[in-house]
Amino acid sequence: MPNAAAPLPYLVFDFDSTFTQVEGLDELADIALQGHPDQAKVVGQIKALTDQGMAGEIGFQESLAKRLALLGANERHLAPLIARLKTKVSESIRRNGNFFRQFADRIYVVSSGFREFIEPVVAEFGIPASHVLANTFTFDAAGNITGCDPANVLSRDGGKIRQLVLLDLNGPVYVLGDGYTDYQIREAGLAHRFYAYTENVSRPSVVAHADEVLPTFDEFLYQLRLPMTLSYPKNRIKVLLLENPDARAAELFRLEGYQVEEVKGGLDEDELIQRIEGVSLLGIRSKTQVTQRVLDAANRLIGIGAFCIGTNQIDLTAAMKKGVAVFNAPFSNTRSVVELTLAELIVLARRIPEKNPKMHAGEWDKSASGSFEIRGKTLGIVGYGNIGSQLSVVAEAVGMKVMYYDMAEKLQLGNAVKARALDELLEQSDVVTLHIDGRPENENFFGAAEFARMKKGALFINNARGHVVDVPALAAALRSGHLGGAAVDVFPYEPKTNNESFENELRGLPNVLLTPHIGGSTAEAQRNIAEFVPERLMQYINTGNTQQSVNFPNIQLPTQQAHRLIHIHANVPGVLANINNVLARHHVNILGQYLKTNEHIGYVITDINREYDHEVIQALREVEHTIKFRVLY
Ligand SMILES: NC(=O)c1ccc[n+]([C@@H]2O[C@H](COP(=O)([O-])OP(=O)(O)OC[C@H]3O[C@@H](n4cnc5c(N)ncnc54)[C@H](O)[C@@H]3O)[C@@H](O)[C@H]2O)c1
Ligand SMILES: O=C(O)[C@H](O)COP(=O)(O)O
Repeated sequence: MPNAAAPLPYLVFDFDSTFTQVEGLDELADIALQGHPDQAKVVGQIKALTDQGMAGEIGFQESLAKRLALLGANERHLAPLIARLKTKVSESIRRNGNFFRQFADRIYVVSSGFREFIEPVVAEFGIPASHVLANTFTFDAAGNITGCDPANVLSRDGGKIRQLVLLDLNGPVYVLGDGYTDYQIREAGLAHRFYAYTENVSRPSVVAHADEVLPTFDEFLYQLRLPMTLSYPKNRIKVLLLENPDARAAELFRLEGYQVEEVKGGLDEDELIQRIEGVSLLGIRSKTQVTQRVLDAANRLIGIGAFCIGTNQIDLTAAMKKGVAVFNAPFSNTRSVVELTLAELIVLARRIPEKNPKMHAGEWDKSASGSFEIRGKTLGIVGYGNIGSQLSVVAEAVGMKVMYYDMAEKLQLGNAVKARALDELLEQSDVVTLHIDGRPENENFFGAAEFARMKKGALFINNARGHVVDVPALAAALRSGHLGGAAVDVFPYEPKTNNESFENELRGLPNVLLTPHIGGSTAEAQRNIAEFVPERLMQYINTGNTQQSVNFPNIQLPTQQAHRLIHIHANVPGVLANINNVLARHHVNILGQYLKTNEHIGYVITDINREYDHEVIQALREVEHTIKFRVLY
C-alpha cells in the first residue's frame, strides 16, 4: 500500500480502449454518420485506420489525419458521444472508481484522442482537467470538425513521448495502455514499466513488448497490493471444463473475466490429478470421477460444477471436508430424459430395435408378433424423483396406468399408484423403468432376483446409472426370453471419448435399444445446463450464496454495503465464537452473520462494517478448525 515513504508511482493511462472499452473517434464516426448510406463502410474504414495506428503499422499522424478526414462530424455530435463513452468505461476501472478518486493526483491520462470528450468522462473519476493531456479539435464557423490543433505535440508522431518529456514527472512512471504509442514511452526511457492493458483489446505487437499484461485493472492493483474493490482479480480464477459442456458455459465464465481451459473428452483420475493444480473451478459431466486423490491434488479448488443431474461421480463428502462446494443442474435435462423414456417404451413395445436393422439390410419382416400398444398397460417407475414423477404425468397422458416405488415418501401425481414394495411393482408392471440416483448404495440395485419378479415378456428401461443394474443378469433375462426387450442408455463402464469403442454384453441381443448416454443430450438441456451451473458457481464466488449446493449447507445472505467474509470450518463447538472474538478484538462490527452446519462442516457468511486489514484476515485464517477462509469484497 502506498505511503509517504513509498508513494504510488505516477500512472499514465491511455484513454481509448483502455480507460474506455472503445475508441472515441470510432464512436464519434458512428454517431456523426447515423442515417448516412455509407455509415457502416466509413465506420469500418475509420476502425481499420485506428487499428493500423495502434498496432504501429502506420504512423500515428497519418492514421489521425485520415480518420479526421473521413469523420464528417460536427460539435453537436460531441454531447451524445460523451454520454455514450460514460457508459463504456472499462468494467474493472469502473468498479475500482474509488481508487482513481483516492489517488487522482498521481494519475494522468495521456491520449492521442481528444480533450473535448476525454475530460468529462474522466472527471467522474476525480481526474482533473490539468491531468488530461490530449488533442483538441479545430472547427469551422458552422461547428464542423475540420481537424486537430497542429501545435499540440500529441497530434504528431512520437507525441506521447514529447508529452511525457514536457510533463517532467519526478518519480517512477508506469504506463498502462493498449497501443504501440503507449509502449513507446517506455522504450524512450520515460517510464519505468509498461503494462499492456488487454481488457478490451489485445494487440500481439503491443503485448510482446510489455513488462506485464493486465487483463483487468484489478490485476494491476493486486500486483501492487493497492486498495481494490474485489479481494482477488477474476482473471486469476482458472476454470477447467471437461466433457464438452455447451459452449455457452465457457462463454459465461470468460465474460466474467475468468481464464477458461477446455478438454473435449473426460480425463481419468491420474490425468485429472496432473491438470487440477491451480484450478479454482472444475466443470465436469457424468463421466469424470472426482475422487479423494483428485481433491488432494487440488490446491486452489473452490467449487465443482456438475454440468448434469447426477453427482455420484464426485466424492461429495471429501469435497465438503476440503471446503469445495459442489453444484449441479437438477432440473435442466429432466424433460429430455422423460421424452427419451416415453419414446423408448413405445419403440420397444413395437419391437423396432429388431425391425429397423432388417429394413436397412433389405429384409421386409411385416408381423404383429410380440408387438403391443402402450395404452392401458402398467408402467412401473422406480425412483419417483424429478424425472420419475414427470414421466408419470406424461405416461398417464398417453393412456398408461402408473405404479411407482420410491424409498422416500413422494407426492402421488395424477392417478399414479404407490407400490408398498418394489416386488409389488415388478409383479404388476408391463414396463419397468429405473430413475433412481447413482449413490454408491444403489450399486447392483436391480439384479437377477428383480428380473425374475418381472412379468414374462415385460420390458425394462435403464436411463439412470449403469452401475445400478447387474448387466450380466439383464443379459441373461433377455437371452432366456423372460424379458421382452430393454432400452439402456447408461453403462457401468462408458467409453471416455467418441473414439473409444463400446464393449458390452448387451450388444447384439434381440429387441434391445442401446444409446450412448444421451438421455440429457438435447440442445435445450445442454443450453439450460450451461447457463444454470456457471450462474451457481459465480454466485458462490461473488456472494458466498450456496443455495442448491449438493454438499454444502445452503445459505443465502442478501448483499449489503459491507465487506463480506466466508468461513468454512470443521463442525465442532466454539468456532463461531472464536471467529467473533477475533472480530471483536480488532474492533470490527458485524453487520450481518449467518451460520449453517451439517454433519461435517460449518459455513458462515459474515458482513462487517469496515475496511479489513491484513492482521484481521490472518487472525481469522488461524482460527482453529478453519478449512477455508475467503474475503469476497
Ligand atoms: N441418462 C441420462 O442421460 C440421465 C440424465 C439425467 C439424469 N440421469 C440419472 O437419473 C437419475 C435420477 O434423476 P432425478 O433428477 O429424477 O433425481 P432425483 O434425485 O430427483 O430422484 C431420484 C429418486 O430416486 C429415489 N431413490 C434413490 N435410491 C432409491 C432406491 N434404492 N430405491 C427407491 N428409490 C430410490 C430417491 O428417493 C429420489 O426420489 C439421476 O441421479 C441421474 O443419475 C440420467
Ligand atoms: O446425470 C445426468 O444429468 C446425465 O447422466 C447426463 O450426463 P452427461 O451430461 O454426462 O450426458
